[in-house]
Amino acid sequence: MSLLQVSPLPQIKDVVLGDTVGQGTFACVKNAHLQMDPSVILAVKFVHVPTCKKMGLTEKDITKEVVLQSKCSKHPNILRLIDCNVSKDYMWIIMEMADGGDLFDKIEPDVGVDSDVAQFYFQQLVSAIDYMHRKCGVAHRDIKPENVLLDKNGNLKLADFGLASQFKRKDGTLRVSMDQRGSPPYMAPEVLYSEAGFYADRTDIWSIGILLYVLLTGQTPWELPSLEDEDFVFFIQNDGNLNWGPWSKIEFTHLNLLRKILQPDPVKRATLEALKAHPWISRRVVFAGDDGLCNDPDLLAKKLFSHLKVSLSNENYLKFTQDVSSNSRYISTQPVGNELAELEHDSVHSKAIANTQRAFSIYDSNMNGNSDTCMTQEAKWTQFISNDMAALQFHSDEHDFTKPFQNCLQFNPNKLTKFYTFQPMDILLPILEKALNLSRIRVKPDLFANFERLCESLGYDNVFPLMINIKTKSKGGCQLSGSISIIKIEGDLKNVGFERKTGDPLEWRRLFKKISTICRDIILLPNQIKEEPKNTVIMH
Ligand SMILES: Nc1ncnc2c1ncn2[C@@H]1O[C@H](COP(=O)(O)OP(=O)(O)OP(=O)(O)O)[C@@H](O)[C@H]1O
Repeated sequence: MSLLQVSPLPQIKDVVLGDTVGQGTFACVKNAHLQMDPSVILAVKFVHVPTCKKMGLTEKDITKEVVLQSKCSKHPNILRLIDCNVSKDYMWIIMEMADGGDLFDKIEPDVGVDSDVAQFYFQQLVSAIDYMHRKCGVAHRDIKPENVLLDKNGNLKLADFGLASQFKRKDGTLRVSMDQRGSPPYMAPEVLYSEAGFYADRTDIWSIGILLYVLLTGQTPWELPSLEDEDFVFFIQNDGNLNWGPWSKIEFTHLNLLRKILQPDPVKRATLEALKAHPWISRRVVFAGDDGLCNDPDLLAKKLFSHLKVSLSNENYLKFTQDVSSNSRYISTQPVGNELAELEHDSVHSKAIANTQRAFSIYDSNMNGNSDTCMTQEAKWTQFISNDMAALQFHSDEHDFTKPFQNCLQFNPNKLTKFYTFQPMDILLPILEKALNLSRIRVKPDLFANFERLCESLGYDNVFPLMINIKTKSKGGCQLSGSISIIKIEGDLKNVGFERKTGDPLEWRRLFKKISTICRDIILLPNQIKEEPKNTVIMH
């Protein structure tokens, strides 16, 4: 159930709430503006206190997040907290708005990001951690792509201090930590093994090393730094000298740096001082100014988005659609229990999803304005979506994408895991159902018959937005959950968006890419992407 359905949100004096921009386990986040000055855009996080308590958190735990984050708020790469209070069942936190959305949404699985982009974000991360550790004595303890947001110029904003701790006392002495907290792939080995305790600042350094690996390769090196994890054991046995799999794709300089950071012994691990002196960290990237912030957002956006690709090629289509039982190599997700995903109309929940999945306001585009009146409806829609990176990421053959972007791409908070279609529901739903089944997500059959039943009770015009909540398990056995929403934009134009709730965001994007490839015949592609002839038949 959505938090918005649990209890109504409190009013905040002088603040006007807008759309929901994100949802987590404990909180929902809305954009907002000041009543007196609508140009001041903010984000408000509503933490649902009873849910936190049910998960074993005390009120002190909940307020600690706010205290520690506001302590670190003066650094430009740390998400700034402005105000907070408790009202009814919620603690609300007013923060700066991260207009550039989530970093995880922009990392291509199994590929990673452009090397300049990785360098830029790693430099900003080192700068943020250095400030937190040295000036504030705070360790974040949950550094991972899900906790990194971007501003409107693409600068990194470290967020979610829910697991942070004060590792340095006022007198400068260090506290020894004993508790196992963090996200398994990003956890330092001493968090799991040290009986005498560990220093939390050193564990942050390990985590930024894992994040760097994810930026460079598009995957985590292991599920857990444990002696039961084969990938981690190989790494240890070879003293970090690996040249196969994703490791073989990493350049020598980066590998060298990673080996210094991913030292299982925290005493031997690179310190922040050593990292700051490393040439890869001290040398400015082409789109960064002397202050380390982005001074050319267009170039950063181009470089970042150039790695995001969803190939709808015949090869991929065949790979994903052939008999799954005889081809386990391509199965990345597994069913969970006996639950069946179902098509639903849930206005509260789906309104929240709809807003984060929206491409851009239809009125922002030239769809209704200066476009040629002789254009067909389809041509107008194609033009409408050709400014949206979510639509530009699709290509039908490997060479299409080498063309530079003709459009000026901008950072915005909208998710990239979505596609557009203008196919009617009797074509869209059966293909989606087939794609879900091929991804081993059990669906209550049949989606179109369910849609017709919903239409009977609500009427066609009121039935949207629709959503399908899904739960699955990744290859490594980790839970992955989220929803697919179908939003009507105008006429037959619809947005099919994939919103992750829990689990690895890279795995979520893999699932999105697979489902999109299977649905390729119904995806509306922007103008500049030429389609190769398809040899598949739309199923009814
Ligand atoms: N300041 C902000 N500006 C824009 N979007 C934000 C902001 N803060 C959070 N979000 C969005 O809201 C989502 C949920 O926020 P957050 O991760 O803080 O919630 P949570 O309940 O603490 O999450 P978790 O499930 O990781 O504990 C984020 O992934 C992000 O997309």
